[in-house]
Amino acid sequence: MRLDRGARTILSDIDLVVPRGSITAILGPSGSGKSTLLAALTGELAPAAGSVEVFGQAVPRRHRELLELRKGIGVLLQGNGLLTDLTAGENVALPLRAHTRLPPPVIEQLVLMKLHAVGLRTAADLYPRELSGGMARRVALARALALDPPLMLYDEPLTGLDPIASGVIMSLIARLNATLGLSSVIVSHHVRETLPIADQVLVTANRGIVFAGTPAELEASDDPLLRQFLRGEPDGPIAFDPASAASHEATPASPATPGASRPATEAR
Ligand SMILES: Nc1ncnc2c1ncn2[C@@H]1O[C@H](COP(=O)(O)OP(=O)(O)OP(=O)(O)O)[C@@H](O)[C@H]1O
Repeated sequence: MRLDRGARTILSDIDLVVPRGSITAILGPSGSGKSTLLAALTGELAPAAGSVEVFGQAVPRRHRELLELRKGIGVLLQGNGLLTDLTAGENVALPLRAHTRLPPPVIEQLVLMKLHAVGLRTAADLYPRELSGGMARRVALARALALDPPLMLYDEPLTGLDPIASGVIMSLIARLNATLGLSSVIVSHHVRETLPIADQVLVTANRGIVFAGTPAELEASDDPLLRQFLRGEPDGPIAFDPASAASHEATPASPATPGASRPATEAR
């Protein structure tokens, strides 16, 4: 699969599978195309070549079908995207009000259940300004879970959080994945926090997927590019300015190892 933004190729020759029930971490330096890859999974960006399948079905191009597919995908974006003039509970209720015809008392119960799932049952009546950064992220997570999506996409879920709040979010992501039987994709440059909960890791750099494997395989790799990334060193095979990487040849992707027969998503 190839993903372009305008005339620029962001990722080429990529081939990946997200096994059902697993947590896939997409790591890589800034500007290497991690968010672009997520945009391909939600159908926001059509591949310039190749195809993307979600739940075994090609991502549709028609607006109505795309909206239907997206109900099955929970997305936690970089910003929390909470509406500031609504309470936490009202924010979580938004997708339920927009996409279901459930009666208000049922919606109220569901909202409390979702807030309970992220450990914030008592915060329903608080406004976003009354929440800490970590709490606000958990409310956004509860909202992303509102429609019980089988696939969760997290774009930089730790941005702006302190180490304790980061630990809470990461263990919550892992726990929700296991208890609700979800498949999760986490885009992050927080390597140390993300690796412990990931089943599979993909590393994007130099316009391609330069690693696909388990966290242990990544840690054990002696590839200079991966070592540079893991240690956060400025000099090495990863171009500091991603724009200058455009002149480099893309590194061929290694295929991901599918851990389950029915993948949640596939991009070829
Ligand atoms: N909507 C867009 N239109 C044009 N170019 C874009 C768009 N979104 C991203 N890009 C470009 O695509 C490249 C990859 O960006 P992307 O956001 O996917 O990287 P990333 O790995 O997620 O980076 P970061 O970690 O900084 O979020 C960047 O050079 C960016 O400028």
